[in-house]
Amino acid sequence: MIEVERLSKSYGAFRAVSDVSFHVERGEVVGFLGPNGAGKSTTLRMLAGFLGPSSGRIRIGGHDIGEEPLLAREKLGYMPETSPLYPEMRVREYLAFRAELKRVPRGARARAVERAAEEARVDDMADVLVRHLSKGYRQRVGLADALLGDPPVLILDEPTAGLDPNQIREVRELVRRRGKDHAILISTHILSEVEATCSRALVVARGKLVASGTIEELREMRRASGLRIVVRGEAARALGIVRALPEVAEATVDAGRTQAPETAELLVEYQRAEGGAEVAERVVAALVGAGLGVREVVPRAASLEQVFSELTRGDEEAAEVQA
Ligand SMILES: Nc1ncnc2c1ncn2[C@@H]1O[C@H](COP(=O)(O)OP(=O)(O)OP(=O)(O)O)[C@@H](O)[C@H]1O
Repeated sequence: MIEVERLSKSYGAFRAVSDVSFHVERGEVVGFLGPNGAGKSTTLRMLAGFLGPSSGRIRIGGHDIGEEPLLAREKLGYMPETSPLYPEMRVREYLAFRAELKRVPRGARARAVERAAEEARVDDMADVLVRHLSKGYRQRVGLADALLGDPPVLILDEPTAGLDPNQIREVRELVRRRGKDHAILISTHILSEVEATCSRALVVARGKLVASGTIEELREMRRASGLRIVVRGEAARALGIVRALPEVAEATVDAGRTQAPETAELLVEYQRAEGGAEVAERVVAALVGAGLGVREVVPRAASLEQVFSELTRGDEEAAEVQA
């Protein structure tokens, strides 16, 4: 339902999102997880059609957001980090206005508003002016807005930020319920948020997708380590030599990177996280021993480790807030 291919966005010379690709299918709740400034909001705004990509493709429910923006946007409900609400409108009025903008048929509008307000638990405030709402209620009016007309794709930017523990629980329940027959992408910088609602996560850091998988897979990945190595010589031969080492679990060629002619970049994963430095030495020795040149050797797990330590800090903050 959500298809993203090689998506990039630059603000001037700064690359906020770099070559990001992923899919989200119906029946999945996927966490878009990364520390502050990783490029999450920028990506979600592009998915929602509010920001043009510098390059890459986005399809929502089969429609390209650049070529068929109306059809694509009809398929999705988007909750931005801060919803642009009209302070002088009552909640019901505001949602009815939004339903009209979203082309929910006139006859179905009142029912759609009622349903979304109930699901987002703002129905008890339906006749209150938006400017009188607490932060948590405003946040959930934004959520009700995203649910209007029951689009099959939901894109939610930090949907539980600013909510109290009860509200967080309710929103998580809603996401789990809707996730059964919708495609949902949720951005968050808190690991426990993903654990609570998501079937898998995409981990972003400094604009790049650095890992993806279930939480268990990501934890496993964090423990494993490896290296990135630039080799001068035939890639297939280098791969064969590296894969033959018993300490190596997997080796692949990173074709996405442009290298000087006759060189290849290999991504090597170790069997075990311990003793990484010794394994690196053995990898280099095996390649050099076979007459291949080694241009560059960089340990790999560090970046994911760093991302997780930042995400775990987010967990501690959340625990403090909820305590
Ligand atoms: N309009 C803009 N002009 C220039 N730089 C921007 C703009 N919007 C965002 N950025 C930069 O792009 C990077 C990614 O920002 P983004 O808001 O997408 O991150 P994020 O992962 O959503 O972070 P947060 O969790 O803090 O919202 C940041 O370094 C930010 O400063």
